[in-house]
Amino acid sequence: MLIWIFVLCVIIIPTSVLWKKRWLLYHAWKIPGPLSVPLVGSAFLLSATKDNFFDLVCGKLDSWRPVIKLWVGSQLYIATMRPTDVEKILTNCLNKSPFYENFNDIMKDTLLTSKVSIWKEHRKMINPSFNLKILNSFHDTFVSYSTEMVKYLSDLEGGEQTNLFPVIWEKTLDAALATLTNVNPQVIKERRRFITVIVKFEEILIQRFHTFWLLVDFFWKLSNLHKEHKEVCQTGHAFLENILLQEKKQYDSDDINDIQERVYQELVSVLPNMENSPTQEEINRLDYLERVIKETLRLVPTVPFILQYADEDIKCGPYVFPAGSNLIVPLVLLHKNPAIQWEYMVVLKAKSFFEVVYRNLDSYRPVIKTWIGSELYITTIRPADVEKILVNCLNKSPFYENFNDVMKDTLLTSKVSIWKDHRKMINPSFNLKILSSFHDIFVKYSREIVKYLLDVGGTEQTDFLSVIWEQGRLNTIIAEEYKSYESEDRNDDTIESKRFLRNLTKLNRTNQITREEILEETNFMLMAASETAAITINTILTILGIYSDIQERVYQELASVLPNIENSPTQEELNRLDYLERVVKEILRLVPTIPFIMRYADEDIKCDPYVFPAGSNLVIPLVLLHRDPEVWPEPEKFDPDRFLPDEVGKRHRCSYIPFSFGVRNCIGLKFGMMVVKVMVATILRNFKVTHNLQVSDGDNGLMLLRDQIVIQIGEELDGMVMIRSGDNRQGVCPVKFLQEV
Ligand code: HEM
Repeated sequence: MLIWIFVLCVIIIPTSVLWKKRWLLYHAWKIPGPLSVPLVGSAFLLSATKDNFFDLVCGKLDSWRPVIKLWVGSQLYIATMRPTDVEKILTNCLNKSPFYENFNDIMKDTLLTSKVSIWKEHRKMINPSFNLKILNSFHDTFVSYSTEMVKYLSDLEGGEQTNLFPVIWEKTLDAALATLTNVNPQVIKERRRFITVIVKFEEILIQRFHTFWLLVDFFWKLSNLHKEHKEVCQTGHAFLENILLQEKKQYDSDDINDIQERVYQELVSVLPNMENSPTQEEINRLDYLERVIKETLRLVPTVPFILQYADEDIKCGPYVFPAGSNLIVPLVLLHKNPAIQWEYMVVLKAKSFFEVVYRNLDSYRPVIKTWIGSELYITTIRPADVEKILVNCLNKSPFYENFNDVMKDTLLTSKVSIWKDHRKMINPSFNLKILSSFHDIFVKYSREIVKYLLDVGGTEQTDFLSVIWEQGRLNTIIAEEYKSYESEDRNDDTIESKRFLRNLTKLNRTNQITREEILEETNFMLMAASETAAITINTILTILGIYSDIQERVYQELASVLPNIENSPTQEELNRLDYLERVVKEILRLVPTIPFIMRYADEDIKCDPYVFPAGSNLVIPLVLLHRDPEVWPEPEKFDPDRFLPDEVGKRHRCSYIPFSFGVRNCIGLKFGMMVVKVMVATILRNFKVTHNLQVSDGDNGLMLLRDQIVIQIGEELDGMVMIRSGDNRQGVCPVKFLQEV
């Protein structure tokens, strides 16, 4: 018996595992890499302290350039630093490495972490919130937070030394909240707490990565660190819940208040002189008002039902609506989402009879039959059925005979034979020329309504509907309707409606994305938008503190493009800051804010002379890719002119990818560059940055990398910012550049 157990453990199980992995093993065999032992692979080589983990990993990968394999347990990791491989990987492998599952507790199924099927849908939904028009509208917000930053720094003059990084992060978080959501950042009291949650989350993950046994799920879940991790995630989610709540409140109140104001603004701009009567051409320019009217008619169709009669069988999908049936098209249901239906009913105080009818029809959507005595009524709200009915059944339902006493054989009620004749006779009275001639009459009666209302001002309450009815019989009234926007799906193209969170909230109302998914996406988006930008800005200021000559050139450019220090930079001025742009790019080359990207090979990827086999994790170490000596002569040298247009043209497009590459690249690329440029330009226009770090400090001056997920400049940096004001004031504000909060 014991012998069999021995055989099972030592021969059969390992052999079957090896057999399953034979494809990986076969191709991995040909790829160079360090010593690997059964069960743990090369993981023992990565055991390090918290402070040198990152250096150690980079050092290992660097020493096996350009391609290296590493077994960590049974997982195969292949890292490549060849731009052609990088292009193949980022183009063909859209799935993320299982490594990203480590983020699941705090951001499951987000753009960053999700499987390709979910990612595709979410990216399609989120992309419109990052189009150029929307991004351009963020400029002023970025400028205003940069100005706040300048004020904050100025106030430090002569005071205590303050660490700059958390302050920058707070400002980038505020900018992200103000642009990606419609929530006023000032309303969110625990913003600072969210930042500490992110930092704690990252610290815990790093601690897990370099504590070997915690990589095994079983031990991890038993550990105190896991308990702490769960608490941190809960705090993060509570913050997000609050944002979603605020966004919802804002959404609801925007719906009610803003529309009338927008109508008014349009009226004021198209009809600036209140005394003049509008011309027809002016009325035609009232696009927004036109949309409001259409939307009102969608929500409150003045005629709520159309009833036709089937003279012959009508085939509609799986059903036949038989000859002899009455076909009902309930516009009120056709136009609306079931969730808002009853809200609307309450607002319009519908008679209880109608309410019952609507409720019944609605509960059987989209098609329902009802027998009333011997009459068959079929109701449908499927647009395709509606088209068939309205095209083919021109006769009205016998129901219209109820109107015979007051309007027999009218256009509304008559049989098709009579209707055809009448319609032919009446049509000419509604041609465009005739209608145009009505304009002045409509204006006259509208003015009478205004006059009437002015006259009743301050006197008794008056029934508004009867005034309108009397003057012009225009029975579209919107007064109360917008209260029902609460759960409504508007097709609105304002910036507010396209903002990331508003857009997702709208999609949630039509069940295209769940609330949980929105929460996770928002969580990651705010993290990505604020932390990466804050780190990039802090890194730029730190590096420019080392290279004071380059900082001076940046300043000269700023002083020439933005000569008046008091003025906020316009977008056009920022676009002219070419040298600053090159400096930012060179810093993102040397210290990419995200140091690694990992993908999963769903299929074999041929990268001569190797095959990266299906099932392997493909690692792109940006920090090393960007320092490949064959592409970047003197790679550690800080030289912004590497990004002169001629130089860029000489390199492979995947030799520099701080924002990743291909369809699954960084969605916030332009947003990130904008916010970073605005903040750095505003700070450096006002201050000179200096500190105690020299190029000779640390490994290679700039290779000061700590074991953080998001790369950091190491060393505790004491420094100062010196005020550059128009009158040459030389105030000194002591700061630190420590990337800790
Ligand atoms: C400013 C510096 C920034 C840098 C250097 C940066 C870099 C990156 C990189 C390298 C990735 C790919 C990560 C991976 O595949 O593992 C990424 C993804 C992403 N970034 Fe950024 N990012 C920055 C700013 C932003 C901003 C401001 C936002 C949002 C406003 C943002 C949102 C995202 C999102 C949502 C993804 C996932 C995209 C997807 O998979 O579809 N990033 N970023």
